[in-house]
Amino acid sequence: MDTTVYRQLDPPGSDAPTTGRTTRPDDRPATAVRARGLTKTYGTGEAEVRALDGIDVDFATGRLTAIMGPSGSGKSTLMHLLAGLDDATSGAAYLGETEVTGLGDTALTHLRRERVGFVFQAFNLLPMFTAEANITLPVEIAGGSVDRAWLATLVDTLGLGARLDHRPSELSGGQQQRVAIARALIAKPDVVFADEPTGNLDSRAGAQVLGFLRRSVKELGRTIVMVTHDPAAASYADRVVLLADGRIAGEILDPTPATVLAGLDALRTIEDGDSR
Ligand SMILES: Nc1ncnc2c1ncn2[C@@H]1O[C@H](COP(=O)(O)OP(=O)(O)OP(=O)(O)O)[C@@H](O)[C@H]1O
Repeated sequence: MDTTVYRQLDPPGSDAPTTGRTTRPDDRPATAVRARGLTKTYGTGEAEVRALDGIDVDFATGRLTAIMGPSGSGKSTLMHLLAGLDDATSGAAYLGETEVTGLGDTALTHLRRERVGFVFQAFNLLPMFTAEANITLPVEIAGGSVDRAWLATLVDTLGLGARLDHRPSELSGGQQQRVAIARALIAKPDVVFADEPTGNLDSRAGAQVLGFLRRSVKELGRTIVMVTHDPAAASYADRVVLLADGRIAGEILDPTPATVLAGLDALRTIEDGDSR
């Protein structure tokens, strides 16, 4: 049974497919990340909380996808399970063809280091290092060599050129978050998970950061999955996945702030109906 409560599909004339581009300039799989029957419960018996309840979802390569839903709907839990930061109770999460939920600790550490990038609400930069060192350090710690041409592309795309020698305390919040995005992208991970990336920024700096995230996808072909509460932020995405009560409740393609608000309103109506 299709339990989707809200679906706003392609506007007329849109060529946006739900999964991946029809032609990609490389051999990456069309679906970067997927979940099948992904379930997470906390506690047992009376105290059991079903944070995720049989999630089936695909995230396309080369796309910016936003995950939205009411507080407690399972957004962070979903992201943590997809990134291998937490164990599933049942079901599976895949990064490309790798089943993340089937990996041991060592393999998970490698996967997170080599194939996944993270951007958090708090920028998590190292205060004693310059912006450039913050970007390149993860590659150097992992024993790799920095691709200088890719670094230059990222610095250019993220508008960081004049700031590379500055320490985090000498950068604005928006600039710090752009450094954090460059750090997340430097190893060309299969996917970047961004958890409320504009949560600590004012609306102008937030809009800039979202614009750069979008450019990273459109111009550099990267894949980003972003959790956000903000309909304006979600409207930068190619697609919004709606969660409610640990389930996929719908999706919005080519979202605008208005269509995102309408989708969230539809979820609220369903929730109000449930609690009556
Ligand atoms: N460690 C935990 N122990 C017990 N319950 C938890 C734990 N982590 C999350 N939960 C519960 O799981 C459900 C989903 O939580 P989650 O943090 O994924 O929601 P969310 O949509 O990200 O919420 P928010 O928007 O408020 O950050 C909630 O009911 C939450 O209380």
